[in-house]
Amino acid sequence: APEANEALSLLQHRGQDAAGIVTCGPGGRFYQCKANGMVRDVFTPASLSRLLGNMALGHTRYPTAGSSNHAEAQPFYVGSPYGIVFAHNGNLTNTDELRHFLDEDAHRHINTDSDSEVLLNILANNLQKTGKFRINEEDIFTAIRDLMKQCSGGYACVAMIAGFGIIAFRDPNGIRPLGMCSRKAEGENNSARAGLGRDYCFTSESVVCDALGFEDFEDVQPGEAVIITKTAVSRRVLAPGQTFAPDIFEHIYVAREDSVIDGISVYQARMAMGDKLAENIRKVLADRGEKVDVIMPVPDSARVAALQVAQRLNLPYREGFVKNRYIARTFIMPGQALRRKNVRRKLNAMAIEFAGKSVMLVDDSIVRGTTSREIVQMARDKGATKVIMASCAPPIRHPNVYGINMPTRRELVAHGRTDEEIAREIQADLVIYQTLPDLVDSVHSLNPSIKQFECSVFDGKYVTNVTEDYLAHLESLRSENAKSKTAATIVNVNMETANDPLVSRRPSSGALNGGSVFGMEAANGNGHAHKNGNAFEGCSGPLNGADAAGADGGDDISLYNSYTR
Ligand SMILES: O=P(O)(O)OC[C@H]1O[C@H](OP(=O)(O)OP(=O)(O)O)[C@H](O)[C@@H]1O
Ligand SMILES: NC(=O)CC[C@H](N)C(=O)O
Ligand SMILES: [Mg+2]
Repeated sequence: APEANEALSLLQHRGQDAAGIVTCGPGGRFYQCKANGMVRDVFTPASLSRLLGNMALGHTRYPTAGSSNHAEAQPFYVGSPYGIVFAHNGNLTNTDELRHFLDEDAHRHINTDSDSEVLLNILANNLQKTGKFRINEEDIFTAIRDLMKQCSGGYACVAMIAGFGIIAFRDPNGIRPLGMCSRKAEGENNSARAGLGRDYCFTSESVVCDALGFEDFEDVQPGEAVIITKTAVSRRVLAPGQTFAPDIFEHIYVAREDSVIDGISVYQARMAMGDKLAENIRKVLADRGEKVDVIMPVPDSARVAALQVAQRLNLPYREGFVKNRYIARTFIMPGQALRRKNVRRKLNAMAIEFAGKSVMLVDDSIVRGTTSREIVQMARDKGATKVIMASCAPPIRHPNVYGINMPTRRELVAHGRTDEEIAREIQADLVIYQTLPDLVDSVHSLNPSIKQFECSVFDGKYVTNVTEDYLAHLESLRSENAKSKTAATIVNVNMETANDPLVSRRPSSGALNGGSVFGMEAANGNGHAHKNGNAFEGCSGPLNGADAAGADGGDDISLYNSYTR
């Protein structure tokens, strides 16, 4: 659990709304701690000491379906069959259909609006169909192969089966990232054990591998499932021949720049985006006879590219906005009012860098325009004579349906607007965008074996079958969700009063939303000592029903899994 906690803190940027860890301890029993809030708020030394066992799963959530309700915090758990814990990064596009199937045919109760709970129940139902007292790897591969036929959308998932092991799989198009790594196990008398002698970790981003002393990082392939038990690592591509189309937005904004995703360094991708954008800026400025005095990044995510723009254009690079290091990402915060307020709390402009200057602000992307609108105004307030906005991403005109919360078209500042209209909307003198071919080239050139990227937010071409009807339905659902948030909170309070053992009782710390990491380590000695103490608010004890068939009492597999964006 302490390492899972550390891994989640490294993936905090992928989800700020809720965090959770479930461990698997002696007797195949699960221990859970999950709640709304940042990783540092949800877990304490006391709560971590109650999470027993050498196998763990973790998640940081940024909601893309349902609401910020704490009942939707991950990982999720089902008692039957075998006891399964599950975490998911991504978003399904046929949730309604699956929900009906689970209700009418599989007779499974889904208790939240989360698509991840639906996905877990599809997996559980497929495993149930084996009818076996004990399952094996073949059964799991069959269940996941079926799941890949049933489920559409983006999903990178990790699951833990009580007493059995850890499973990881990635959707057939590999839309969301997922990698695995391992290290030599350090457990006592390790060589005498029948285990693998290595610890295993699955994670959304390679930064976890680096920071936690793992090695041999490799991506889980699109449509591939990996199963790790005490004695074996089994891998199989279950949905071959589909288009591999990783989401390009990981490289633009979501991932940390020190991560490598699908063989592409996010840092290098952002540098390449800066180089390409600089060339476009040069042309536009020359055509218009405009002059810029200084290039400024919009912290944090645009820094790498902005520095490159400045170097290419031979212009001074200045950090005119100082970022409050205690305020996290604003884009993934829930609610427009909170996002707007936090841009001002997060970024402060220094007059010395703005007064009397024609300033070019470089951001990685302009989505709702919340950030741009505020900072353009801040720059003007500090005396800038001209404010030009440049974006490393092209105009975002279509919703993201695979796990990034770019919801309804009308919320997107570029939807239905020309560049001139966008500039007017954010009150900039001019907006200069990266072109889509340049963006794709920046990333593609770093791994030419990837022939396609998921770019639907720019061109409206979805790699899975997404219909206009679905998008319209999504928009109505998302606006209904926004309206019903207050009601959901009331339901929540009642659930807490009812003392539901599966739902954390810690009140929301009132902030942000989601992402994920997962991992596992094998055969590395004993679990952490169980410290007695007072019940910890926000962490439920052992989950009910964990001693199901399939649990063999083994405790020498340890896995942690944290998740994000
Ligand atoms: O147009 P908008 O809707 O404002 O969204 C785009 C902005 O949001 C993100 O920043 P964020 O503050 O989330 O994170 P960062 O500190 O990593 O840049 C992104 O980097 C842009 O600055
Ligand atoms: N950020 C994510 O990966 C979200 C996972 C899932 N769709 C949820 O809303 O909880
Ligand atoms: Mg930003």
